[in-house]
Amino acid sequence: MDRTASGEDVVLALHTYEAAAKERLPGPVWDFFAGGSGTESMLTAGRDALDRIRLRPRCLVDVSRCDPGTELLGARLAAPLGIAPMAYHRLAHPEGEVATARAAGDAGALLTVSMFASRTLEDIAAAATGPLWLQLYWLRRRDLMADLIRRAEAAGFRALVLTVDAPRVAFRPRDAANGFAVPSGIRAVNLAAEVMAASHGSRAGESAIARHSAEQFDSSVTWDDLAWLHEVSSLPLVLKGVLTGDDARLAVEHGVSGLVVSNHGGRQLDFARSAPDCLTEVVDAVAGGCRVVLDGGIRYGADIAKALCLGADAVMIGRPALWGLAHSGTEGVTGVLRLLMGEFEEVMALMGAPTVADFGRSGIATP
Ligand SMILES: Cc1cc2nc3c(=O)[nH]c(=O)nc-3n(C[C@H](O)[C@H](O)[C@H](O)COP(=O)(O)O)c2cc1C
Ligand SMILES: CC(C)CC(=O)C(=O)O
Repeated sequence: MDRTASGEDVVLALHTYEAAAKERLPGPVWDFFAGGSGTESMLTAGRDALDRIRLRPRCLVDVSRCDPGTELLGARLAAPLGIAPMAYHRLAHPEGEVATARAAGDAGALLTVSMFASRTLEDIAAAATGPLWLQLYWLRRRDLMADLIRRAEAAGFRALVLTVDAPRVAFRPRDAANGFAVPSGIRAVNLAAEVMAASHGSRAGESAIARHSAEQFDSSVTWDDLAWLHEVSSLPLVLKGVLTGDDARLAVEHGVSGLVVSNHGGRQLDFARSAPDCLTEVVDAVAGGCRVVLDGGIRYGADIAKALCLGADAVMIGRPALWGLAHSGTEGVTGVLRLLMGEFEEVMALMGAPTVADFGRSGIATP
């Protein structure tokens, strides 16, 4: 939090965190965070879809007390807000995911930890006071996935999030142009070094991230393989990156507890339908059979309200958490989360919706 000359706190707008992160981070790291796949058409698609949605407030409702609190897969949250899985938080701040976990706990938000976290699951869990989920890519080395899942269970993680929109990492022009590789001092410490080796070592014109995924991700997995995950762990399973009603129905049939409707922050399929545009179809298809979360372009408290009106149970932010981290570690991430929660609480009052259950389809208009 910045302070004025008189010592008062100044609430920083999200773009202030973004500008500070851009200034502080090395160019190729900024590009890795900010960039998208292909033509980068999906970087703005989700944001544009959210901007098109307009709110329809009700009036003369008692909003003297608004409660943004909610429950998600057994966890109490201060608001329907979480942090999406993102690899290598130490690229943004030396404390990495430990700083993020502290902030999520302080703010009462969910944190989804990437399989490629740069701090150990145990250190992250020790710093966390709120719920943690573990994100997985499906590796060829299933033994390593099983080992990671066992460690997550022992550390108290509450759900597994399998990312299903990335059988391989898509072509990302900025990373290719920069020959982006993860710097050798920053590692996906929860996985064996030999399995992560391809992520390091820059080569002109090639992204090491893409090279690594082509080498290590198992792109042959299908719905039938989810049985293996259910065998290995009894934690609730969430699929991240589902964009159609057909896949949403299949997910429920396969015992999935939650879905993240997501375009992977514009980093995977170019020219896809935007996640907010897919939300209603997915919510209708699951018909209450599992929980639904939206991510991609969430930048204002009003976006949380719009997602709830479309039927989501919660939203997750990606890049804004990294901006907060780059700005000032734990304090910055807490600032980002509290900014969004404060805006959301105000939207609740102005919408005449004092609880999260008061948001429904009649609360929005889409052209
Ligand atoms: C730098 C970066 C790293 C990411 N790493 C992962 C990851 O490891 N696993 C994953 O499922 N998604 C990953 N994502 C995608 C996010 O989970 C999320 O879907 C996206 O960032 C949300 O959009 P937003 O950044 O516009 O809020 C990453 C995104 C960024 C920007
Ligand atoms: C290490 C990468 C696979 C993470 C990432 O950049 C992403 O998922 O977008």
